[in-house]
Amino acid sequence: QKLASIPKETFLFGSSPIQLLPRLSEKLSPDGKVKIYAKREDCNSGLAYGGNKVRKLEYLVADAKAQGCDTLVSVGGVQSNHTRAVTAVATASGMQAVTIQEKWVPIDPPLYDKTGNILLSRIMGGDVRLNQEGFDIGHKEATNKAFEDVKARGGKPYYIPAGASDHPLGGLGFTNVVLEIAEQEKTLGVFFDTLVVCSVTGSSHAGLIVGAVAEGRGRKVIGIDASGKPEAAKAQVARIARSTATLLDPSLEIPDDAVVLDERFHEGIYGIPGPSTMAAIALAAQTDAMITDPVYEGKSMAGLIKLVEEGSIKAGSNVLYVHLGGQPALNAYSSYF
Ligand SMILES: Cc1ncc(COP(=O)(O)O)c(CNC2(C(=O)O)CC2)c1O
Repeated sequence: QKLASIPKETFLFGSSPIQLLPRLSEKLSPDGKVKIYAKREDCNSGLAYGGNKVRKLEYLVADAKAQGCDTLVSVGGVQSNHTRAVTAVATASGMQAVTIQEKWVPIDPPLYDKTGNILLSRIMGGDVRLNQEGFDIGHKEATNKAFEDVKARGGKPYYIPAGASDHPLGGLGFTNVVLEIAEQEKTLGVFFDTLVVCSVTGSSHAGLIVGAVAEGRGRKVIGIDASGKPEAAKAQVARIARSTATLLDPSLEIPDDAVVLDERFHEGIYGIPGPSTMAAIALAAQTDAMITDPVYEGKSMAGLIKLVEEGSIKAGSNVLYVHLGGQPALNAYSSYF
């Protein structure tokens, strides 16, 4: 189908693993009525700890190469996984990377701008530029100057928005993930009726929605907001889902009720963990040794836990927790533990 015809790079090991989480399942559903599995996008690539952005960037780097670009320009917070992934895929592709790292999180824990993701970008030789601009999931000004700088030095820049989300190709990676899950289900002999995923700039969530609607098997996708700005995030998810659907199949309609964003777990602000996030990180780590982070996956894990405990995810469900990565930032948040 159309998706297979769109050029993409190969940055992944292959399909990312799906694993049962037996001890977390036991803890949350002692009667065994709900089975919890994880789709390990955090283990999807050898490029600098992989993650959801590497999955998306397979399409954007192919586009950059097709345009003859030699430098990827993007933006994120100081501990952005996205800018680390942009630096990784650029480096692995023999390209340059310029990343704008902004003050998206109003905190200054010890070594916050020296460890974790930003350290990895520096080790890979990225051109890392810090500024004091605040958080927003939209397009940011400072990338324009970086773009012009690259041109001034004779480079050919390719602009990638925050999270590689608000971009024509941003939703393709996670649309493809649903096809990959469907293949893996055949081997596993299970159907995941519910996918739970963290949502911030929205194209991971949006791609899963497009894949689920297109396959028409009633698979439910629940986004857990970690942006702290759920209204803007939900609108961006819907917009990306609809533009991705149109790109793949103009007749594919994304109904409003396919865009589900649970706003209860962002703990009031992007990038700062609260009690439910810290408890969720501990539970996943102390059951199946699955490590989640305080900015993203800790919040979607808190969502998964609550949805099962309150019965929103019903008995008989096979739930797939889509783990998008994020662990490198843990070292910048060590003071929270
Ligand atoms: C580990 C991890 N998990 C979930 C998400 C949310 O994904 P979306 O941006 O596609 O909604 C990110 C994003 N991170 C951003 C970043 O700059 O790292 C784009 C915000 C993530 O890194």
